Amino acid sequence: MNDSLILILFIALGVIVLGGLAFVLLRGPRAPKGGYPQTRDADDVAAPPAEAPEAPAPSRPERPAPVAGRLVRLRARLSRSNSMLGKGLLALLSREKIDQDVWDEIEETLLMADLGAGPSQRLVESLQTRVRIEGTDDPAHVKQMLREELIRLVDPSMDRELALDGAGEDPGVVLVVGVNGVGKTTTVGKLARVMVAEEKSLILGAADTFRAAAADQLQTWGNRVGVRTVRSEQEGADPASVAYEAAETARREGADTVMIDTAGRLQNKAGLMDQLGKVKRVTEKVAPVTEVLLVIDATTGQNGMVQAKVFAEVVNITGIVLTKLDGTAKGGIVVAIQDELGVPVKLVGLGEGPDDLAPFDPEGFVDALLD
Ligand SMILES: Nc1nc2c(ncn2[C@@H]2O[C@H](COP(=O)(O)OP(=O)(O)OP(=O)(O)O)[C@@H](O)[C@H]2O)c(=O)[nH]1
Repeated sequence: MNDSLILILFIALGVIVLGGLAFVLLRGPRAPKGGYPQTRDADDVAAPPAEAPEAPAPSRPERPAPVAGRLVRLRARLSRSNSMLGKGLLALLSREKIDQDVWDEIEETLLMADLGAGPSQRLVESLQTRVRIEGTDDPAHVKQMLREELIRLVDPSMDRELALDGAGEDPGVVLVVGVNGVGKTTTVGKLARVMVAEEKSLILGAADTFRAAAADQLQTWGNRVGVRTVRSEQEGADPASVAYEAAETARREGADTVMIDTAGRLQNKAGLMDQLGKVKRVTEKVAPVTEVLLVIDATTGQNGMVQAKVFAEVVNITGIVLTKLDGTAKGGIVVAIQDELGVPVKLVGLGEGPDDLAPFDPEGFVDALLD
């Protein structure tokens, strides 16, 4: 090959290399595959990907409604079903002349609202005394007197704080008891939401092992707010061992509270005594029980009272949850139960919605009755 041919080949090669280089430099930077169409600065607004991936939406825990002011929010339900009590009493007390017949009618109205014989009589006596001493027929004043006496009867001095926390390393242990159908599992679910709203960590224990569906129901409540349920896959498993396992899990994981849903389907008192006693004893091997909540259906009236007394003989009840108060005109049951058991109503159920559970507040309750 002669020298001029080699020179031409070198020049051609140089032109190709320089041309390629010029092309790359003039074209500008290329977006990475699958990335943004242009180059991006740190403060650029993120552009959506060209094609949204078809992944299922992540199941995020729900955010329960805040607890503060719940009774106020749910008050309309209470007044709707109980307004006749307040209105009836006010009408009677506003009569021109309040004689013995009127007082008898007042007592009857209170009995009809399930206030109980003792409390009804006490209320009538204190009102009689005040009407005599203050000698007033001004409706606003009469309403004020009735409000004060009802609040006194509901007893604002009772401690209604839920004992949800344990001491030191121990989780708080809450046992929820009551006959089936009163709203126990629903209450555990709603209360779990209250605790989640208050940023507490908790574990649920499905110690109602008679029905697999009961554990499923509890687990569904828990899943909705990201709370774990300890359960047995075996129907009829020992409730005490599930309760133990739940308490142990709560302790191991450093949870604030373990809440145990128990079975209420018991034929006789001896069986109930054995089972609840065992659940409590076995759970206490892990940590002391801090709260025993008895759930009562407000629509069952005297029947609910009988059940309450049986449970109170078996376990040391520390608080009452009165459910379905939205569906009864017998709100007076709050007073009767507290009077009979000497245990405060701590929570009230006012509907089937997940956040329709409110801390019981005597003044708010009485105001709803008198609305
Ligand atoms: N209106 C109303 N319904 C309620 C309330 N609380 C619970 N319920 C309903 O009562 C029914 C029974 O509730 P559950 O929680 O299954 O009762 P349970 O005591 O656990 O019954 P078992 O699981 O059979 O032992 C359900 O339909 C609830 O939605 C309430 O405060 N108001």
